[in-house]
Amino acid sequence: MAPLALAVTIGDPAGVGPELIVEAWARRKERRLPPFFVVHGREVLLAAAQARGIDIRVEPIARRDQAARVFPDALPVYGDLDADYTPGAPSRDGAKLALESLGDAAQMTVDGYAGGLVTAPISKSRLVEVGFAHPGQTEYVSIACGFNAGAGTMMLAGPRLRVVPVTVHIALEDVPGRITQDAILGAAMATVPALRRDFGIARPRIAVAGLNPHAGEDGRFGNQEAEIIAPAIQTLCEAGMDVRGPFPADGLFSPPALATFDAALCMYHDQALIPFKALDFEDGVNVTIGLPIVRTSPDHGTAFGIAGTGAASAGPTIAAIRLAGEIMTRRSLPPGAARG
Ligand SMILES: NC(=O)c1ccc[n+]([C@@H]2O[C@H](COP(=O)([O-])OP(=O)(O)OC[C@H]3O[C@@H](n4cnc5c(N)ncnc54)[C@H](O)[C@@H]3O)[C@@H](O)[C@H]2O)c1
Ligand SMILES: N[C@H](C(=O)O)[C@H](O)COP(=O)(O)O
Repeated sequence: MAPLALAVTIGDPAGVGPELIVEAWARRKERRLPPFFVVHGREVLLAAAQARGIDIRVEPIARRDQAARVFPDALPVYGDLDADYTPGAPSRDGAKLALESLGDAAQMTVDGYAGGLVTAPISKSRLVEVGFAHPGQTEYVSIACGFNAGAGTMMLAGPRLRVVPVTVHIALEDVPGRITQDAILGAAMATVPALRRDFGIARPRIAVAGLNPHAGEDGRFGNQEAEIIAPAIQTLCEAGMDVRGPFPADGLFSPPALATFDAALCMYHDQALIPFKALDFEDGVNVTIGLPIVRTSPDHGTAFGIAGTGAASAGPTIAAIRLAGEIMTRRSLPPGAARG
C-alpha cells in the first residue's frame, strides 16, 4: 500500500504560501520530498505557478489515498473550494478559503487520511475577521485533536537551533505574569519526549533562558529567575532530565553555547524567534510538539509585501514538508530504532 501523503493547507492566497507550495512540488525530486496533496485552492495554485514562472500540472483527486500515486506527475489537490489569486491584497474570501483549508486538512489528518499536516502561512488578524478565535494555528490544531488549546507546544526547529517559547502570542507586558513553574514544567515535559521520539535524540539536553537581563544579576534586575525558573529547573532535574539554567539569554545563542544544548526553552516569543530566524530562517520549521498528529509549518508568515514577485524563498516550506515526513517515519518505527 502507498504511504499516506501529507495534507498541505493553501494558507492565505494573497500571501507567499501558494507559490512556495508550487515550488516545493516542482523541486520534489531534487529535495526528496515525501508525497503531499493540497487541500482546496486549485485555481490559486495554478495562478501562483504562473506568476512564479513554474510549469506545473495540478490534478484534482477524489480520494485522499490517490495522492501518493498522483504526486510524481502532478500536484494533487483535494477539495473544490477556491478564491481569486490577488498576491499582496488579502481579502475576506481569501481568509475564508485559508480557514476552510486549515479546518478540512486538520480534520483529515486527525481522522488518519493524511500522514501529517503542513500549514502554509495565514494572517492571524485576517482570519479573526472570518471567525477564527485562536491566537494561532498551533492552538487550532490542538483543539482539532480533541484536546485543549494549550495541549500542543510550539517548537521552532532548524539545522543550528531548536527553541521552545514558554509564552507565545501574548503582549509583552503580560509575559511576567505568565511565567510560572507549571508553564516551564509543561514546556520542558513536552520538549524532552519530542526530542527523543520526533528528532531521534536519545538524551536531550535542555537550556533554559532567564527572563531578565543577565538572568536577573542575583536579583538586581528581577526575581523570576530565583523564585520561579530555577526551582522549576530543579524539579525537572530531580525527575531525571538534563535541564540547565537559567542562562542570560543574550549569551545563549553564541556559537560556542549553541553546541551545549539540543533545545532552548525561552520565556517569550521574540526571545526565542529572533535568534532562531537570524540563524536558521532559510531552513526554519515551526513544529507543533506534544500532539498525536504531526504538524509543521514554515517559520515565516504571509509576507504580503513580496507575494507574487518571485522574491520569496521556498527553503522554509521545503524544510517543513521534509521534517513532517521525517517525523512521520520516526513515529512509525519501533521505539529506539530511529535514534542517532
Ligand atoms: N506560519 C504562519 O502561519 C505564520 C508565521 C508568522 C507570521 N504569520 C502571520 O503572517 C503575517 C505577516 O507577519 P510578519 O510580517 O510578522 O512576518 P513575515 O514572515 O510574513 O515577514 C517578515 C519578513 O520576512 C520576509 N519573508 C517572509 N517570508 C519570506 C520568504 N519565504 N522568503 C524571503 N523573505 C521572506 C518578509 O518579506 C518580511 O520582510 C501576520 O499576520 C502573522 O500573523 C503567520
Ligand atoms: N509564532 C510563529 C512565528 O512567528 O513564526 C507563528 O506566528 C506561527 O504560529 P502558529 O503556528 O501558531 O500559527
